[in-house]
Amino acid sequence: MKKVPETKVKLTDVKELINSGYNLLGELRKDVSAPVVKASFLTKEITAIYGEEAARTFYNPEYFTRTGAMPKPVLKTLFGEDGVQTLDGEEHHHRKNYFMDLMTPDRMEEYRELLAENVSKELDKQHGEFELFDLANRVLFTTISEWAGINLEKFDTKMVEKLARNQISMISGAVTSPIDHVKGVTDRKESEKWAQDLIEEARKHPVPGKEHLALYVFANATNLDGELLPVEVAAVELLNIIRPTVALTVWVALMGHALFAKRDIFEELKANFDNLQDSFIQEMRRYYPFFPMLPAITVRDVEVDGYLIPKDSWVVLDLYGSNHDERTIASPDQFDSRRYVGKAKDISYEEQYEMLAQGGGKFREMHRCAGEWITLHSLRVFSDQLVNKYEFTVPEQDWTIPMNQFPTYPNSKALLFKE
Ligand code: HEM
Repeated sequence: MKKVPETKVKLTDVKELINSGYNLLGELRKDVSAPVVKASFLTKEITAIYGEEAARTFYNPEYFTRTGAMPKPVLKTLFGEDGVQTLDGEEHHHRKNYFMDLMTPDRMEEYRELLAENVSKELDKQHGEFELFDLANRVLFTTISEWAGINLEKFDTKMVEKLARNQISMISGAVTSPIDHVKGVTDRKESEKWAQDLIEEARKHPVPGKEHLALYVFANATNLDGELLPVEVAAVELLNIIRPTVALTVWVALMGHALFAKRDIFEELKANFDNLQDSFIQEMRRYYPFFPMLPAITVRDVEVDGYLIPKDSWVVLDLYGSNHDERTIASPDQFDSRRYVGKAKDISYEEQYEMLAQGGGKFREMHRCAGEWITLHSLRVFSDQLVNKYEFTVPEQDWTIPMNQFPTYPNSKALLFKE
C-alpha cells in the first residue's frame, strides 16, 4: 500500500476549507495526482477520499467512527448538539429508527398530497414577478410543520416567516463568515427554543391519535435505557426533520435553474414527463452542489484506492467530488435528464453508493439521510407544478450559482413571472 501524498496547499481555517469551494478537494487531488490526498488544516491533518468504492469503506463501521469527527461550528448551527448525526453503534441505530419509522409509504403519500395542495395555493396567489426560492421556503416550512403535527396557527405570520428563514441561516451559518456564523447560532437557539416549547407542550398534553406524528414521536422518544430523551435533545431531533426539509428550498431554486435558465431541459422533460421525471430529479441531486463532504475518523489502518490511511486519521468523504467522479460517471459535468432512467428508484431505496448527494449505505444502520424520500416527493411535486400545471415567463436575471457559497443557489433566487 502506498503512503497518502500530501499537498503543499495550506488550509488555514474552516471557512477556507469548506467555503473556498466545492471544487477545492478536487483541486487538492489534482495537485498530488492521486485519488487520496492529505492536507494540513489548522493543527490537524485531513485526508480526503472520494468515489463509490471509497464511500463503501467510509460507511463501514469496522473502519470509521463518526464520534468526535464533526467540527464544533457545524454542530452549533447546522446539526445541533447530541442529535442522531453524532451517535454511533446501538445508540445510533435506536435513535435512527425513530426517524425511519416516520417514513412509511402512507405518511410519504400524505406529505406529497399536502405539499401539492400548499404549492398550488401559493402559486395561484402569484401574479407578477416572484422568487421561487422564497415561495419554496414558506411552503416547505408550513407543510413539514403540519405534517409533523405542529400547529402553526398559534404563531403570528412574522414569527412563522422568521422560523422559515432560520432553517436556512442555520445551514449557511455552519461554515461561513463570523457574522453569518453568529447569526446561524442565534437563529438555531431561537428555533431550538421554539421546538423545546413544542416538545414540552406535547409531553404535557398528548393528543390521542397523533402519537405517530413527528412532534409526538420525538416527545415520547427514549434512550437505550428507556428514559425520555432530554427535552433539548428531543427538540434537536424535531428540528432534524424541519430544518432539512426547509433546506429543500435550495434544491427548488436549483430546479428553477435547471428548468428555466435555458429551455432545453424543460422542453425535454415536458415532452416525456412520466418517463423522465424521476431520472431528472436524481440527476439534479447528482449534478448540483449541495452537501459538500462528510467527516469521520479511522478506527484502524484503512486502505482506500491502494493508499494506506493510518488509524486515528481525520478523513473527509468528498460528496460533490464523488458525484462528479470521472472514473465511474460518464461526462459527469453534463446534465443528462436521462442518466437514471430505469434505475432512479434503486438509487434512493436500496443500499447503494453510486450517488451520494444525501449519503449512502443502509438507512437504519448507517448515517444515510433519513429524508431522502421526503426529498424525492418534494422535488416531484415542484417539478410537476412548474412543468405541467402552470405557465411562467422568465425575467432577465443572474443565474450564476457561486461555487464558494454554502448552501449555493442562483444569485437571483430563480425569478419567475406569472400572469
Ligand atoms: C435538502 C436536501 C438534503 C440533503 C442534501 C441532505 C443531505 C444529508 C447528508 C449528506 C446527510 C449525512 C449522511 C451521512 O452522514 O452519512 C444527511 C443526514 C441526515 N438527514 Fe438529510 N439531507 C437532505 C434532506 C433531508 C430531509 C428532508 C430530512 C428529514 C425529513 C433529512 C434528515 C436527515 C437526518 C435525520 C440525517 C442524519 C442521519 C443519521 O445521522 O443517521 N435530510 N442528510
